Amino acid sequence: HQPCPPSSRQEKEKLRDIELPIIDLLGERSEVSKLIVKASENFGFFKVINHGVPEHVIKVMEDESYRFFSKPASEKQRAGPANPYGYGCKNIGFNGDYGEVEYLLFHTNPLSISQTSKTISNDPTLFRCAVNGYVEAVRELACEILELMAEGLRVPDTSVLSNFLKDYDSDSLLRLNHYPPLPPLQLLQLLNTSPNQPPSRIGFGEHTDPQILTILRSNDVAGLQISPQEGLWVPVSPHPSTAFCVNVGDALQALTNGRFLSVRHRAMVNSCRTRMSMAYFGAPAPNARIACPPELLSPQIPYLYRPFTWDEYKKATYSRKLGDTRLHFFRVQSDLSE
Ligand SMILES: C=C1C[C@]23C[C@@]1(O)CC[C@H]2[C@@]12CC[C@H](O)[C@@](C)(C(=O)O1)[C@H]2[C@@H]3C(=O)O
Ligand SMILES: O=C(O)CCC(=O)C(=O)O
Ligand SMILES: [Fe+2]
Repeated sequence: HQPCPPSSRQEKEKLRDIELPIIDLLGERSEVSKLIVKASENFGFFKVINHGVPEHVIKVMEDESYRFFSKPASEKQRAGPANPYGYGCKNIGFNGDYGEVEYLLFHTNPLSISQTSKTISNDPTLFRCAVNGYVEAVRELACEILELMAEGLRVPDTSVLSNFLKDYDSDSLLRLNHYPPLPPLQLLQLLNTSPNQPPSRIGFGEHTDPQILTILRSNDVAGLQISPQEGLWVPVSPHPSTAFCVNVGDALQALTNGRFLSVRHRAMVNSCRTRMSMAYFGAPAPNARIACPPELLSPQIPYLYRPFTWDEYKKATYSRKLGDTRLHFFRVQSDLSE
């Protein structure tokens, strides 16, 4: 590794990591559900420990992922381009978004995993099993969290949110991200142009996740930043290493009538070390109707978003740039100047 360049004290102050709530899922159930609701309302992000996802399931997925990204570029290209599934390098989506990242994107349907794995590995069975095992385990975790959320929100049908992910036609995705460090020459150039600032490049540009819930796992290399208010970026520490980072997606913000926040975030490239992350995006089936349960509404709290299908929302997302806000187009009395 190259030594990390020094940064000024002032910069360090500004970049102090945010301590997201760390929620122990083995705690007392009603207490855990309250903490999850509070974190989803205040930050839209939190971490979970004692999550029940077996360490070996995570390790097998991480190892397979690492093995793939270590291959020569020409071999990786054989699994691409991501249209939308498969290998992508630097190009994110189809609308000209670009970042210092390479990735593998999967639909989590077992048949689709099997198809995509064939283009990825000389041993597709191993890769397919790693992805299937990981997806199953994180889906279970996501469903458990969604049930705790529904309990905390006092919605009578506590499976109203998790059922979206349990649907056979659920449109959930898995994304494996790989952010290589800055090449030495670029690092030197950046240090020369702004010596008092830690060199930073965008790996994955700012955005909100369109789905219901994201379950993110990363190695111990920092890079994730969240934006609690416009223009402010706060790094999220990658610790504890056993935790999963969970965030509310746009669909859940709509399902909770704006009570839970889908917060903008981005990933920066570390100047010295490789960041790896694995994001499971729990999504509804294409024809599922996204509408806030009536129990969360009252004459004082009317519908904020008109009901829409996931297919409708996905089309709106994919026709736009990564950083575009899309949920406000679905607001009742939408104020497009917002
Ligand atoms: C530029 C794009 C990539 C993206 C689809 C989009 O048109 C806008 C949203 C992007 C995003 C962000 C979160 C997830 O990583 C993702 C898989 C998703 O569902 O929405 C990506 C999409 C993508 O990479 O295809
Ligand atoms: O790599 C990360 O930490 C974040 C990635 C992310 O936000 C995404 O894939 O949607
Ligand atoms: Fe994201």
